[in-house]
Amino acid sequence: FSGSLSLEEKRLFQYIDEHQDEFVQNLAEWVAVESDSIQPQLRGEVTRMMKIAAARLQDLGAKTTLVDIGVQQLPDGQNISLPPVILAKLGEDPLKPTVCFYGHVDVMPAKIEDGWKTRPYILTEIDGNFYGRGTTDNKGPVLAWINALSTYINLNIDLPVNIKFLIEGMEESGSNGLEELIQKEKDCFFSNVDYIVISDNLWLTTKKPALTYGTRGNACFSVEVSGGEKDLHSGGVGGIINEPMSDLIALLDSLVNSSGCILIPGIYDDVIPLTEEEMKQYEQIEFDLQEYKANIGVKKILYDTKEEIFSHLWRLPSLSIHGIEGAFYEPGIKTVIPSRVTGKFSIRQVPHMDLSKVEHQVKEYLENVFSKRKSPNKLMVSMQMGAMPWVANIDDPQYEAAKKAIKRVFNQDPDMIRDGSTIPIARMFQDITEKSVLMFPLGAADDGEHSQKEKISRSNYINGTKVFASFLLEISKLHKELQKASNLKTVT
Ligand SMILES: Cn1cncc1C[C@H](NC(=O)CCN)C(=O)O
Ligand SMILES: [Zn+2]
Ligand SMILES: [Zn+2]
Repeated sequence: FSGSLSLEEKRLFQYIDEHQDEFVQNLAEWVAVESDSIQPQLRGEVTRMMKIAAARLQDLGAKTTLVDIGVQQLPDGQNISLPPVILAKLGEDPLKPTVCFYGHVDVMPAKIEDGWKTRPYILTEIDGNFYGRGTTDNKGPVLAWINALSTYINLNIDLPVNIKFLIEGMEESGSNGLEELIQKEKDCFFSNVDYIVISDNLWLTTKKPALTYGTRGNACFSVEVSGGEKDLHSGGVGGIINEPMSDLIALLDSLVNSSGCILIPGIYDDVIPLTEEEMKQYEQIEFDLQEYKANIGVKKILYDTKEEIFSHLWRLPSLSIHGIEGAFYEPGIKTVIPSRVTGKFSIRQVPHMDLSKVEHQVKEYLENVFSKRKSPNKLMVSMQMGAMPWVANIDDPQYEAAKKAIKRVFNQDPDMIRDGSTIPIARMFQDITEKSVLMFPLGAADDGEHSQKEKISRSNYINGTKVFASFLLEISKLHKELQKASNLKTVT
């Protein structure tokens, strides 16, 4: 499709093809850092990752600062430092639009015994896929953006826009401290930003590019049941007491039924109905149910039509149970009655659910279910984290620019999709900075973010670098047209 490529684009794309192994090497270096923000003992590695990313931006000539955002109090009361947030800028030409790219370089935990086929922190190429924790979520896309910039710089092609970066190290832990930073920087770092781009989700298929115009939020809960002050012998005492684990299992089982319907009274009250235009969006999306099931590795999906599937993935709440702390989970049987167990679950949020209302509904319901058991054990329900959903205006001009860039590289139009996962900062950006936010996924549906087989394909990583390079040209052209139009308006 090189017919319509400009000379600049041809040079950019050729450079990217020729230097792809350098870009792969960059990814391998970043994946090798175990920047897991969930486990406190690895916090030093996350901070080290921030410094590596900052150094890479400095090499590009960006003015980079590592902003200290304070400490995080852990559930056990201990305080550990939060990894600093990178604010960087490259170019301050008032005649150019300013694009701010957001990404995160922290990752979810990964242990070889979770069932990884390759070492999670050693980038391994198999059949055109790069396996490793963080390859697609979110180190690959962050590097694709940086590599696209380094291509302009190494080719001495003038950057068509001013660039800013906000890169954090706590996205997988709920973006602690980020909202305050954005509030603080609203009228300085963000004041001249025209567009915000986030690339932290996936396509809906493995072949067709997509642009994302919505994400769900998430409300994370812990439900603790505690009995006496010590674990008990299940032979010596079993049979005559209310066991905390039995109480907890009953509580967790009361949350959602086998059809995925959430049983908490009132939880669906504020969900807005499917609109005509939303339904039209869904109809335009190519969707192969068999392929989708294979991509996510499941045999059965609760719904048959794409409208129902998209609705339940994107614009309806879902409740997932994640784990139980305090219960013996190693292999083998430990015949003990755990004295304190904590269940963890989360409820994805959609417009117009209200987080404090959901928190109240959950607490009231679980206390009600628990009281029916007449158990002397102690119940404690708490919401650990709450993030809001985000929905963009798909007529926003930067979606047009992104569609053009995708057309140049992939020779096809993207699917316009929403995402069921949460990017806490998207809604924060929208509410606090009131700038337009574009979600520009690079990874394919089978990339397995958070799973034991996380990967990004070579083609998605390299084509992603090209599409970002092309996007900078497109957004610059579009911005000029918009300015001309608005000048015309003010003149006439
Ligand atoms: C930390 N956290 C708790 N609830 C939600 C999150 C964020 C996490 N976000 C991503 O993975 C974005 C990548 N698509 C998620 O959606 O689980
Ligand atoms: Zn993630
Ligand atoms: Zn992510």
